[in-house]
Amino acid sequence: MEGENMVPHGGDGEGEQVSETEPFQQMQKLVVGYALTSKKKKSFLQPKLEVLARRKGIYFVAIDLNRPLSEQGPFDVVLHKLLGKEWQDVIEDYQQKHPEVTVLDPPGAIQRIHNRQSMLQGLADLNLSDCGGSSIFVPKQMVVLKDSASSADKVVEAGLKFPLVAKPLWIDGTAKSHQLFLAYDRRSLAELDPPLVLQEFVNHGGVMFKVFVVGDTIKVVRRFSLPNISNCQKAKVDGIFQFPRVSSASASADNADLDPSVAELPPKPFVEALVKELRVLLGLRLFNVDMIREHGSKNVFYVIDINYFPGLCLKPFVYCYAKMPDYEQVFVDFFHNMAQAKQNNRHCNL
Ligand SMILES: O=P(O)(O)O[C@@H]1[C@@H](OP(=O)(O)O)[C@H](OP(=O)(O)O)[C@H](O)[C@H](OP(=O)(O)O)[C@H]1OP(=O)(O)O
Ligand SMILES: Nc1ncnc2c1ncn2[C@@H]1O[C@H](COP(=O)(O)OP(=O)(O)O)[C@@H](O)[C@H]1O
Ligand SMILES: [Mg+2]
Ligand SMILES: [Mg+2]
Repeated sequence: MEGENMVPHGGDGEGEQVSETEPFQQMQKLVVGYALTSKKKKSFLQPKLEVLARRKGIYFVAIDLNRPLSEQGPFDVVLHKLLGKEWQDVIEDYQQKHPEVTVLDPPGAIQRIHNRQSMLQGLADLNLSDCGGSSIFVPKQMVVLKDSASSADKVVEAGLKFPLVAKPLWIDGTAKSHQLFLAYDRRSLAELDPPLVLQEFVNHGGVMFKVFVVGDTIKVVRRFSLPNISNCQKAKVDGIFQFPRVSSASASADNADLDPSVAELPPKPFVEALVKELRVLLGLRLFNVDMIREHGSKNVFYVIDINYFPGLCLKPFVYCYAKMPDYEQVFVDFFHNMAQAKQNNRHCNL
């Protein structure tokens, strides 16, 4: 019977080798309906993930967007990353009618981080007092809704210091919503295209940290980022400059030879305390946080970005370079724990 599919029900067994000795008892079935863009499906639903999942009785089933959601399934979990009000309404309505299904994550919570202003609200007030002296901030920022020319006065009034990072206010999955600019002076603000957020640039030694969160699991990786801007540059340079995507995944700085004071990861207890608070504040289970350490300090950190269900794998099909190390196993454990919790609940309710 070697190599035969031992999964009790569902699944086509394609390409998998499930051990004969794997106990049936472990095979509590969990059906994960997914609604993802084709890009996201390719990068997330890697063969390795599906095989590992099936061994634990976890099945991924595509949601048909042309059919009513309630007529599909039944699902234990709905995993989604799609944009637009229409989908938000569908999933909200579904969650109301099917409170027994775990929706990853609630659309209202996702919506909050699609706006770069509400994304960072409440972070500065988090209770992180017992974290060995590390503290968390968000860069000073303001929103510009229209006419960036008149916004120059407001920038001065708000006490924001140049250079400023200009970020599109709304994140809508397009490349444009990730197109950032650096504005060195008041005059250059008129060239920007609102709505946007203007945020103080924080020198951080050219290295940033991506904190990945999947349920209870946290993984932190380093990436290259923008270099420091010297006082001399601040005084001499003017105009606006388009940001290169220096911190994209191909810029992993995990194996680079870096100044240890810049490269040192944020302390583990601090990251754990931060994430614990963020899970509650954001109401999300799948997210990542972009964090930088203020240059010259040991323990002053800034959160600059939060992403819902971020990219986990680079260049699918060519090879999967995991942005979040071992994400396949992390997700399988996450879903497996969910399946067990559901089973325990059922037993308790008998
Ligand atoms: O497309 P990828 O793999 O580069 O992942 C994007 C992430 O890029 P990164 O991991 O930094 O290289 C990207 O992260 P950043 O915003 O660049 O920090 C987002 O998570 C993006 O999702 P969205 O457009 O904000 O909804 C992510 O897009 P999706 O994969 O979710 O479509
Ligand atoms: N306030 C800031 N100070 C210094 N660098 C920043 C700041 N904001 C963003 N960056 C740099 O720009 C990159 C992209 O900005 P981010 O806010 O993460 O937008 P995106 O959602 O497009 O990733 C960051 O990874 C970091 O390298
Ligand atoms: Mg980012
Ligand atoms: Mg982002």
